[in-house]
Amino acid sequence: MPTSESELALELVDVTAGYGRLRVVHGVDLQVRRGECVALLGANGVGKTTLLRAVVGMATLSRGTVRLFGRDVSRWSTHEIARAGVAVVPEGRALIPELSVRDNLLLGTRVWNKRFRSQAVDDALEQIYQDFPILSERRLQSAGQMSGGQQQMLAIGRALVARPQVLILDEPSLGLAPRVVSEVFDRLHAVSATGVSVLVAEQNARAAMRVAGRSFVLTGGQIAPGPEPGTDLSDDLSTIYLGLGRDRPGLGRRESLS
Ligand SMILES: Nc1ncnc2c1ncn2[C@@H]1O[C@H](COP(=O)(O)OP(=O)(O)OP(=O)(O)O)[C@@H](O)[C@H]1O
Repeated sequence: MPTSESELALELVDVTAGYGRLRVVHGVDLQVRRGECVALLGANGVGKTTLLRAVVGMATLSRGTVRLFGRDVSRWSTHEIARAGVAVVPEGRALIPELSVRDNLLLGTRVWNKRFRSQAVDDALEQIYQDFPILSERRLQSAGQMSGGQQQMLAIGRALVARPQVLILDEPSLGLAPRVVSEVFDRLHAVSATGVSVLVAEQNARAAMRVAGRSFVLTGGQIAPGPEPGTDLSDDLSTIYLGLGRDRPGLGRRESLS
């Protein structure tokens, strides 16, 4: 059934994007509905990050349109897009390790107008502490002292504190043990259940497809519909095509969030 415009949170139409004259992704069509979790799959270096950057005005958009709730935001600045309700959890998290958990969370509130500060900020922080008990427990601890999984939760919390309508994440599983990856994706599932639209770029297709309602695959800079939820991703073709076959536990295989 065709999706009506009012159901779409984010829509990319024929997007070609890259850096200066370099075009990395070509003619991409992609939609994320309200409250939907969509996975953007693809192997290392195919352009997932570039496509996400194009959405938030951080890559050169040489053709096509990006719409947010029906509005054309293709020429908007990154700051304007953030103010319009899009939050990003970048690859590598971009936390400030010397700052406390609370101060890292406060950075997420900076998209708000000054007049919304104080009480609204306190309420938003309280909400994050309720949703992420580990951040509440460690609110005064410096971010750099936490495990990788806890840091990923902090990066997600910092994005959510601004109460976005669209949450974009780049490789949230990177460097995490499989059990911690599951906890991170369970959290994303809970976020989308509150009505936030989630677009998550992942090489770990198996983890992403556990919670995504729909997926797209980038190969050679072009996009195609990804596997249906529930698809068996264990065969050789999907292993090669989606960059599977590596759980990439990276640092701290035994780490946990608590
Ligand atoms: N700032 C940049 N300037 C020029 N080229 C870039 C820049 N960032 C990335 N690229 C190039 O764009 C291509 C796609 O990179 P991109 O980071 O978007 O891929 P990816 O799918 O996100 O991969 P990864 O999973 O490794 O992050 C690569 O060839 C990369 O070298």
